[in-house]
Amino acid sequence: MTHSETLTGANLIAGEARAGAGGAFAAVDPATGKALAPDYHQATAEDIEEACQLAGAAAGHLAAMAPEARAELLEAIAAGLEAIKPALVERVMQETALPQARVEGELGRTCGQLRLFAEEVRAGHWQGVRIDHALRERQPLPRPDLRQRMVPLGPVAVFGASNFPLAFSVAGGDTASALAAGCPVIAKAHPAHPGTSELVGRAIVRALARAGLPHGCFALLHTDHDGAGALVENRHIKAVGFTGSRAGGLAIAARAAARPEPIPVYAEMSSINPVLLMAGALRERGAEIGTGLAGSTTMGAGQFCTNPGLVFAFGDDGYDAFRDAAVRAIKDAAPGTMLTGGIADAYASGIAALAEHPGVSELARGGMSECGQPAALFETGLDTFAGDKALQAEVFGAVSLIVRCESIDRALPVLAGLEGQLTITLQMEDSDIETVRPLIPVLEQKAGRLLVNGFPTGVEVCHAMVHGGPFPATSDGRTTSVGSLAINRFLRPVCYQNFPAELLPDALRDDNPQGLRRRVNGEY
Ligand SMILES: NC(=O)C1=CN([C@@H]2O[C@H](COP(=O)(O)OP(=O)(O)OC[C@H]3O[C@@H](n4cnc5c(N)ncnc54)[C@H](O)[C@@H]3O)[C@@H](O)[C@H]2O)C=CC1
Ligand SMILES: O=C(O)CCC(=O)C(=O)O
Repeated sequence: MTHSETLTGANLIAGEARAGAGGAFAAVDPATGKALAPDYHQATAEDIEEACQLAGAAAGHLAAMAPEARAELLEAIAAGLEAIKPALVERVMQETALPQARVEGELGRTCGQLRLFAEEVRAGHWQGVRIDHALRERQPLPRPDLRQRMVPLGPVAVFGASNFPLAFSVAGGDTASALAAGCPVIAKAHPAHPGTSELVGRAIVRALARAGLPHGCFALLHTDHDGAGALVENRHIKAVGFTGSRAGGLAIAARAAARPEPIPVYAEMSSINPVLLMAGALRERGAEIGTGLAGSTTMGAGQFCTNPGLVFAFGDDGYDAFRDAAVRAIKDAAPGTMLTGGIADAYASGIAALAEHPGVSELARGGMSECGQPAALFETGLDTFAGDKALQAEVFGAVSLIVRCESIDRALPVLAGLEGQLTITLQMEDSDIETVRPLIPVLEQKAGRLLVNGFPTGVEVCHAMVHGGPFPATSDGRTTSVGSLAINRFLRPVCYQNFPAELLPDALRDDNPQGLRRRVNGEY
C-alpha cells in the first residue's frame, strides 16, 4: 500500500480520522484465519452523537445543492475509488477471500452505480414534479395553485453488507442513492471488512472536502450492536438502509419502529429465490438446466442473496438428465472460502440440518478443505416441503433443495404459501406458456423480480431493476435497493400551495429552468 492508503483503524467523523475509544477488534483473513492489522476501535456514544449532529446540521446544505453539483460529487467519489484501485482491491481480497476478478468487477459496478445516480440527479425525474394551476373561477369553490416535488428525508444510516464489500457497503447502492437524494450518510462499517470500509470512507471524505461540502455529509463508524442501535435511534437519523441477516434486519427495524419518532428501514434480508422447472424445459434442456443451476448455486461460494436455494421440478421427462448434470457439477465444485467464520458455521449447520432431515435426500456434496465449505444439493417431495416451514429458511451458501412436484395444481397452494422473495425464476419453453400463465399473478405477489430462462444471480444496475420483494426478502417490498428507483426510498413529497413565484423552488417555477418533464394539470 502507498503511504496515503495506510490504514489508521479510525472512525471518520467531522472529515477526520478519530481513533475511537471503544472496544478494539481486527479484521480476519478468512483464507488463513489470521488477524489483519491494524486494530479498529469502536466509536463511543459521544462519537455517534457527534456524527449524527453534524449530519443533521449538513442536511440542509446537501438538500439545497444544485443537482449538477450533487452529480459531480457522486462522480468524484467514483473517480476517487478508481484512483485507489490497487490498494482497495488488495485489502478487499484479504478481508473477504473473494477472488481478484470478482473484486475488480464489483469495484466497476460500484463506480458505475455512483455514475448512474449522478445521471439520475441531472435528469431530475426523481423530483416528481406535479403542478395543478389555480382555478380561481371554479364553483362552488376556487382551486388554489398547488405544486409538488420530492425533497430529501435527512440523514441516512447505511449498514454495509458482508457479501458485497463494495457494491452494497460504504459507497454502495444505499449510499449512492441517499447522497443522490440529497441525504447525508452515516455508514456503519461491516466488522468483517473494516479496512475496506476505511479506504472507501476516506475516498468519500476527500471528494466532499474538494467540493467544499460540510464534513457532516458523511461519517464512517465502527460499532458493536449497541452502537449500531444507538445510531438507528439517534434523533437526527431519518432512514436506514441495511443488507444482511433476517435477525439483524429485524432487530434494527424494531429499534427504528420503537423510536419516539419512528423512521423507515429499508432492510434487505433473506431470500431463497425459487426456480421453477416447467415440464417442457426439463424435457428439452434438462441437462443444460442442471449445469446452469449448479453454476448459479456455487458462484461466489453461494454468498449472494439471489442464490437459487430452492427448485420446483415439474415433470419426469428430462428430470434425470437435469439431476445428473446438477449432481456432477456440484460434486466437481471446489470448496468455497466463506466471508467470515460465522457465515461458514451457519452454512455448515444449515446443510447438516438438511442432511439429517428424515424427508430430505442428499444428492451431492462438493469438495471440502480446511477453510472451504462444500457445495451441496438436496432433494425432497412436495408434501415434505409443504409440511415443514424450516425448509424455507435461507441457508446462506452454495446449496439448493429440489422439490419434486407431480402437478401444478398440487404445487400451486405451496407456491402461494411461500415467503416473500427477491426473485422467482421460470425455466420454460413455448409449450409451457399456458401452464405458466395462471401462475404469474401468484408469483407477482411473492417476488420483486420474475425471470424467464436465466438464473437469479447477477443483478443488472439500471433503471428497470427491482432488487427487493415482500417480507422477509426485504422489510419494505414497495421499493428496490438496486437501480435508479432506489433514490425514492430517501425522498418524500412536499406540496407548495399558493406560493409566490419568488419563493418557489427552481423545479416548480413556471419557466422550468431545469427543463424537467413535469405533470401540469394532469398532463405530461
Ligand atoms: N440475504 C442476504 O443478502 C445476506 C444474508 N446474510 C445472512 O446473515 C448472516 C450473517 O452475516 P452478516 O453479514 O454478518 O449479517 P448480520 O445481519 O449479522 O450483520 C449485518 C450488519 O448488521 C449489524 N447487526 C447485526 N445484528 C444487529 C443487531 N441486533 N443490532 C444492531 N446491529 C446489528 C452487524 O454488526 C453488521 O454491521 C449470514 O450467515 C447469512 O445468513 C448475510 C449477508 C447477506
Ligand atoms: O447483485 C447481486 O448479484 C446479488 C445481490 C446480493 O447478493 C445482495 O444483495 O446481497
